[in-house]
Amino acid sequence: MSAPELVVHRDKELMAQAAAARLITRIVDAQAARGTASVVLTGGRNGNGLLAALGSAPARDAVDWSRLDLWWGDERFLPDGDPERNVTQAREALLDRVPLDPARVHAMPASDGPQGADADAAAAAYAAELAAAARPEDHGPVPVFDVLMLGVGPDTHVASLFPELPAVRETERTVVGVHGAPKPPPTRISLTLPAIRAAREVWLLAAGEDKAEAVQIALSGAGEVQAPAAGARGRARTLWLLDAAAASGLPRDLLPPHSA
Ligand SMILES: O=C1O[C@H](COP(=O)(O)O)[C@@H](O)[C@H](O)[C@H]1O
Repeated sequence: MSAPELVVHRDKELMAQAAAARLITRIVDAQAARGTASVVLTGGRNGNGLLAALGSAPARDAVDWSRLDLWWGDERFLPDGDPERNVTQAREALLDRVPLDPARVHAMPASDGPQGADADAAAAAYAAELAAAARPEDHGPVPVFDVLMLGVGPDTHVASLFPELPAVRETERTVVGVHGAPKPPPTRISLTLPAIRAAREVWLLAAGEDKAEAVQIALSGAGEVQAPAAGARGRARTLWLLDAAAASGLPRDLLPPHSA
């Protein structure tokens, strides 16, 4: 697993634009090398800000949208089309405006989907979908995602892995139902840390002063059960993309040498 690297931008708008440009490059490179690219999306303010910035980026036309697989790191377990669902917000921010192949858009199940209101069954169905997409060369139950993005909550949660809840301790399953989440809605579906760590690159996005403490805790040696963001690592790269406010609690020795 890779050690965290940090990039600090002036403000959240610039962070979203720079991350969008970075994502375009990764997708284009993966498509050139392997024909397709796979990206795991995150919900939340920073994830949606990045998607909106991607939609306005002139280079977005460099992406072959029809050869892009989209997955989600977590979902709020609500009915299809609910405005609080991460997929609904991602569609609004970008996905409805680009020519994706619908068969490659792997939304997590909704609470009125085939598994009904059973979040554990819905999580198992998503795990099966991931397993079916994994190729022999992935050597595991999920594809080696090119980029997996995660928002970081003020309590250090990533995806729907909240501090001390059972989901963050999961070591076998790749997707779990989450019950009693402290942030609404209480029922969610989430990739687990082992699934997250299958990604080639993991990007953690945090902007704003309300994230400063979480960033500081996660990067200062906390355990992953107490600070789930600390356990999110990519095989080749773990990149923290921050704005100055979110980085403001970090000690100087953790900051990149040339940051303000
Ligand atoms: O509920 C969620 O929150 C986190 C963080 O969101 P933010 O708005 O504080 O950035 C998000 O990453 C996750 O996908 C989402 O379900």
